[in-house]
Formats: sequence, structure tokens, C-alpha cells
Amino acid sequence: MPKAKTTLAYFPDTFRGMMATKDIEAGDPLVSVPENLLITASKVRKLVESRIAALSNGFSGSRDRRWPLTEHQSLAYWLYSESAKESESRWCSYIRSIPRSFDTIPLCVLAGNAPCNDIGTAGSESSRWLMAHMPHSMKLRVIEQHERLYRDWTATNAFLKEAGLDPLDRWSHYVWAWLAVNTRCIHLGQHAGAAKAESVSTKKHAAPPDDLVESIDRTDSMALAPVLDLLNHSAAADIATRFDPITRQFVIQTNCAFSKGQEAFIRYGPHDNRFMIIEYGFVLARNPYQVLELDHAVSLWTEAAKTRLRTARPSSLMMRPDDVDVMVSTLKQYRMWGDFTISLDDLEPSYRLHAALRLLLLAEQKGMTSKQAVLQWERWRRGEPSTSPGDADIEAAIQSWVCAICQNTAALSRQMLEDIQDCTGQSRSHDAGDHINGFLAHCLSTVWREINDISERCLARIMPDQRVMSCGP
Ligand SMILES: C[S@@+](CC[C@H](N)C(=O)[O-])C[C@H]1O[C@@H](n2cnc3c(N)ncnc32)[C@H](O)[C@@H]1O
Repeated sequence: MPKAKTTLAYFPDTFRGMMATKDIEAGDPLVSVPENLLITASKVRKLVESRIAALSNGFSGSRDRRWPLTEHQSLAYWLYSESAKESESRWCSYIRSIPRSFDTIPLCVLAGNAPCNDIGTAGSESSRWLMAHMPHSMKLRVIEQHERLYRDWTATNAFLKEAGLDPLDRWSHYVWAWLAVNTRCIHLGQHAGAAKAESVSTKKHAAPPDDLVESIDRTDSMALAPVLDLLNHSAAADIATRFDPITRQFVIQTNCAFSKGQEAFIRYGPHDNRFMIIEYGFVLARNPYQVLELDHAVSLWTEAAKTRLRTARPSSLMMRPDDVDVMVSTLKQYRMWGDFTISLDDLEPSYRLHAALRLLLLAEQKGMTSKQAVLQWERWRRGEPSTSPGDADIEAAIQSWVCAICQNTAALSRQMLEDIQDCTGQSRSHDAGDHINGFLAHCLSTVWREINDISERCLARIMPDQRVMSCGP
């Protein structure tokens, strides 16, 4: 077996991670984990089924029953129950290597101390502060994540009750186990299970295990992996994973080199910093994936447009409030609704945003009904030459809309940065700031700085010669 070329170390920016103890070349294995140390859902299933069988003197019908837990649920349950008997567990040193707290992850703050299916009612001071200081898209993601967490808790408890096993009773501990799986599990791909399919089937009728069985199976796509889960993320890392059928190890191979003494990284995925905070509780100082997310701004604009048309529609305007809904439905029908962005790379509205604004602004701009606007928009989408004059007007209206939105987001991000600074800085005038992890506040500031930066740069692109005072729709 090749000798490990990495060891555990502490770094100023990334905290605990893995350091290269020798020069590592591109193509070298970085870390490998023997199959028997991978914790997978199929192993958990066999372990739990054996417990159920033991409880009912071996006459359980459980082997014929479909396993009702997802992989995430299975692994979280395993970690929850195994960590309860920490010092007696064969996995004690692994469990001790997992961080005690995940309080830089928003869900950890928002989950509260007791199970609750509505994040809005889990209203501690710090969770309210956090919700008020996250960008809208992050709020939606964390709400969705909380729903999954609560569903997993409920589904696992329903299963345990039916199986006659002890229920989950410590919410905070379950949140810890769930987040540990979320931040640390690896994706096996197809290779591992496929390589093992034969030996799994030969074990089918073996005696029930009293600990995790050695082999993984083809249904496993994720695993907890001791040691391997100590590798931190860098957007510049490049890796390949494989299951070595000879050594029966899961291997991570690096496609870039690391010098002796350097931190060795893997890449968790092409994620922006909003995603990184929600899923992993950290940000990259220079994340190459940066976009302004404008779904919420477009939705707010359509609602405002309907109100405007309802309350003060000029008699010359053919468009009615319902026409806004027709145009939104058209965009949905063409699968062109949502994912509206401006990226740092070109500071231009994405094609989806441009197309949506072209339709939404057309009717009002040109005094059309939604039907006329949709027909003209469909011609534009097909690339047909415009039959109506004034195409430049609509492009100017789009620029103007983008300009106004960038002014709003620049102002909002400045306000958020000030608030966060107030709450976490020396003056500590705000109650909630005392309870928010300082690192989480730093991560939120990074995200708001990125939003401010794209907005300001976009404004400078649209109006290079002047500080923009106001632009409009
Ligand atoms: C799979 S673990 C990696 C090992 C982890 N640092 C530890 O000490 O256990 C993933 C967690 O590591 C941290 N992490 C990973 N990459 C990081 C980075 N580039 N900067 C800061 N923290 C990072 C985050 O807390 C993340 O949730």
C-alpha cells in the first residue's frame, strides 16, 4: 500500500485540513480509504435490520420490508445513535474527529432547540437577525434545507417507532448529525457499488452483523469517509475518484500538484459563496463563481407593475394587470422564468434575464396588450427581423431597469455591510450580534461585498462617465 503523503495540520485561513508531507505530483493518489471504513446507507440498513431481527427473536418480517430511509437519513441516524455511545463505539475516534458544533452554518442557528416544521416560528433573537441579514436567495435555500431536516427527523422517527427501536429524542443532537453528514459525506459515483455487486450478493444470506458489514453495495452513492473528510475545498483543486478493486480502497487522485508543506485541497463543486455558507459554513475570499441573483427583483417588479396598473393606469395604456400574469405564464411555458442573473465576468444580463425583461417591458413600453407583446417577443426569439419600429427603445428600457435594480442592490448591500459591522464590531450596539458566530458574520459580509461589487461595476459599465444619480423604470 502506498504511504500517505498527507497529514492533519492547522492553517491560518482554512483552519483544520490536510498538509502535504512530501511533494505530490499531478496524477498521484491524495488519500485513500479502505472499503471497510466507508460508512454507507446499505451498511447501516444491514446493521439496523439485524437489530430489529434480534429484538423479535429473528422472526422479523423486516428483511422483506422496503428500507424506508434515504441515504442521508440513514447516515444521520447512524451517526446520531453511534455518537450516543461514543466511548463504547468502535467508531469512537472517528466520531471524536468530527467538529462538535456547526454554528457557522445558518441552519444550525435557525433550527433552534426543539423540532419545529416552520422556521418562521423558531424565533430566537439570533435567528431573526440572521434571516434579516441574508440575501433573499439564501433565505429561500435555508428554508428549504430546514424543511428537509424536519422531514428527515419525522421520517426517521416514524420508521423507528414502527420497527420498535428507540426514537430520536434530542433535536439538537440530530441537527448536529444531519449537518455532519451534509458537510462531510463523499459521493461514491457508480464505480464503488458496481465493483462490489458480486460479493454483496454472496453475503445475502450470511448471519446478521453486529457492527457495520465490510462491503458497500451498488445502491450506495454516498458515504461518510474517515480521514478523507478532513480535506478542505479550493476552487482551483482538480480531482478524480475511483474504487480500486485490487486494494479495495476508495481513492482520491489529484490532478494538480502540491508542494511539501502546502495544504492539499479537493474541490467540492463549482459553487458560489452563498451556496458555500448554506451547505458548508464558510466562504472563499476569492470565489470565481459570482453572480447577482435577480429572481426576487423581477418578481417584485411584476407585483409592483400590477399594483401600478390597478391604481393609476393611463387611459391610453392598453395593458391591464392581468396582462402581467399572461406574460409571466408565457415565460414559464417557455421554461424561461427564473435563474435571472448578471455575472461578474461580463456584467451583462444573462440571456434569460434579457429575454424576460424584453417581454415584460415591451407591453408597457409600446402601449401593447400582452397578446401583441407575446407575438412580437416570439418573433424576436426566433431571430426574425423586427417589424415594428423602435427596437432601440426596448433595449434602452432594459438598460434602465438593470440600472435601477443595480442601484437598489448596491444601496441594500451597503446597508447590510454597515449593519453587520455594527453588530459584530467594537460598538456592539445590537443584541443579536452577540449571539451570532463572528465567522458567520464575516461570511455574510463577504457575500454582501460581492453583491455590492457586481452592482457597482454594472452601474459603471452602463454609465461609465458619471456617478449614476437615478435611472429608471
Ligand atoms: C469535509 S470537512 C473538511 C475538514 C474540516 N476542515 C475539519 O476540520 O473537519 C468540510 C468543512 O471544512 C471547512 N472548510 C472546507 N474548506 C474550507 C476552506 N477553504 N476554508 C475554510 N473552511 C473550509 C468547512 O467548515 C466545511 O464545512
